[in-house]
Amino acid sequence: MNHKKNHKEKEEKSENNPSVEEKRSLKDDVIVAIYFLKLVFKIQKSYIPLMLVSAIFQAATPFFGIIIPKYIIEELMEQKRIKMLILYVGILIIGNGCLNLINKFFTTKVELANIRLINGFELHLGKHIMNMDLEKLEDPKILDMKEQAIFPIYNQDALRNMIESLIAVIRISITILGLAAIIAILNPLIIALIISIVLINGIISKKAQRITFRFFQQLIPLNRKFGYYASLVTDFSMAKDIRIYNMAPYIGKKIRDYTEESIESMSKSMNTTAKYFGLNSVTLPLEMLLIYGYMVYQVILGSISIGEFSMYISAGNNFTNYITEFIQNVVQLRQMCLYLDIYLKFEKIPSKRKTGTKSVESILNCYSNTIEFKHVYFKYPRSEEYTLKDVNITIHSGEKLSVVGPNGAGKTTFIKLLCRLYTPDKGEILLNGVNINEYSYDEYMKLLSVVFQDYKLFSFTIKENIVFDKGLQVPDETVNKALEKVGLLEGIEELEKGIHTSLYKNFDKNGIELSGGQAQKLAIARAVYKNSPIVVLDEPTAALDPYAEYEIYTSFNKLIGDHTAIYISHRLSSCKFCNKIAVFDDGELKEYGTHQELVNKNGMYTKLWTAQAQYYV
Ligand SMILES: Nc1ncnc2c1ncn2[C@@H]1O[C@H](COP(=O)(O)OP(=O)(O)OP(=O)(O)O)[C@@H](O)[C@H]1O
Repeated sequence: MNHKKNHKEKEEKSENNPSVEEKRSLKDDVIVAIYFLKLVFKIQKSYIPLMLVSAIFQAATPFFGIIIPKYIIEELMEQKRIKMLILYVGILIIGNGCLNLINKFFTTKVELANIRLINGFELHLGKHIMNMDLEKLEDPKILDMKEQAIFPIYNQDALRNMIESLIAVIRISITILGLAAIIAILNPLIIALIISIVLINGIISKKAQRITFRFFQQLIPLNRKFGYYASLVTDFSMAKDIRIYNMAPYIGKKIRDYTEESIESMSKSMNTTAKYFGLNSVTLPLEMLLIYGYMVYQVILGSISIGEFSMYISAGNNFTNYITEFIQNVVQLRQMCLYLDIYLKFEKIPSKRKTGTKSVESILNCYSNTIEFKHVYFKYPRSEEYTLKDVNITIHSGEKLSVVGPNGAGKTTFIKLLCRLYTPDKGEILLNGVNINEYSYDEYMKLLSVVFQDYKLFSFTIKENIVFDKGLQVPDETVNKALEKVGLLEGIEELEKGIHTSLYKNFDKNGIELSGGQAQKLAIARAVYKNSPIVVLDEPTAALDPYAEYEIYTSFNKLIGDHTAIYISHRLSSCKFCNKIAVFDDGELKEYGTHQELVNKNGMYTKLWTAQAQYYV
């Protein structure tokens, strides 16, 4: 029991503050690296092989500049054979030129593959976010975690840097082994000297990087707020409110304040890391002094020739640089694994939405379905109170149900649960006697056509807004029929490109803006086209004029025929078109029956009905 509690606390702690785990074992990093290597391979198969081939050529490059000059100098100092000199110089120039060309070729290929990788990753991330529980996307902690997870990927190129540094570690190891073999001929102690100086530098760099990491983590919530205010400035949908309420100075001030705050903490972090980098600049000259001193001494003693002096000096310098690069890459690799681990934790957030496996095929075809809410309780995450309390209702096949009640009564929440956007805390929702979570999620969605209050239209063409990806296979005629049913065809037919006209002007200067009512009709046409056995319209007529409202209600029942329909509306006139009415108040189903039954009851429905009749007269 206690163990369970501790485990839960630990889980909560790591979910709430994923960045704290800085003490990581090599095994943690190996797990992360393997996961992302597999992911990269899945997204862009050619990326890793390209990087590897490129690394092999890069590993070979330095040896030309180290070994060939030795022969040139020796030829110059001793035998002075012109033919051999030309040969060595030729090998040096042509060899270097060829390697440079090959390296350029692979760098370009890797760049292109990287663009594909990043775009592919964006899609991978998008799919993950689209499949996350809605409640998680409303949780500020998860939103911060998402930001922490994706910030290094886009801003610090973490995915590419991880692979690059991993491959660099392999490439540099090969070069280092070759250089060490050359230097060891002279004196293996030189290798020990270089490695110790570089290790000291590595430790200093690691400290500086830890500080930078902590700093970026602290900056994330600030960046998210800054991003929100900055996006408001360019968000067209906010333009009206910003102008009417003269919000520009307020937003401008917020942006300036957040910028100041970021700059202040950035300069603090930079001052601290500068001290560490200052230390690094002392150790390297000291190493140079010792190596040069030793080599010059060997030349004076006559132990090595000038050609060998040049080769050893060059090998020593390269060895220092490559060992430094090796350590930097190991530090960077582990740093990237740390960043990517946060992404991995974000990706591994468990989903409450059960995917289910049961097929809905039989229901889809025969349109026979009974929905039953059994003692359903639900509270939004981080809410104290239940939004729905002990809701019991059965909606029979083909029934037209009107859901009414005051603002905040829980009507939309009732629909959200039916749509599996949230899961009940207690009780269950059954479809033909089976818990809806047991049905395959994608198939279950085929059963529902829903128009929410805050439905969204996209910057696609009108046709694409109705049929989405099936655009090419669907004849225009079918789309026209759906538009005709909601009374929108006439206006659209007059447009030059008809249903192929773009909505909004984001990508098309000839795109159109729809009025509130037209937009709502288009959203309803989408539901009509989907032709699902269960249709839900949440406040479908709020933006419609009374004539259009009448049209929709009288024609909609005809339109959907024997499909089940649930209408949420504040205009109780809609109830007349329904055979059942559910009255919600304060999260409870207060009354249920036909219009006449509820009027006779003289309860809440009667109050709402008479209140509205009074204002309409
Ligand atoms: N995502 C959410 N997180 C937390 N609370 C929410 C969320 N959505 C709605 N609520 C709360 O749940 C309650 C019921 O909201 P709901 O939208 O279901 O009411 P409604 O009956 O559809 O209202 P209206 O008639 O105004 O559309 C309200 O108190 C609302 O503030």
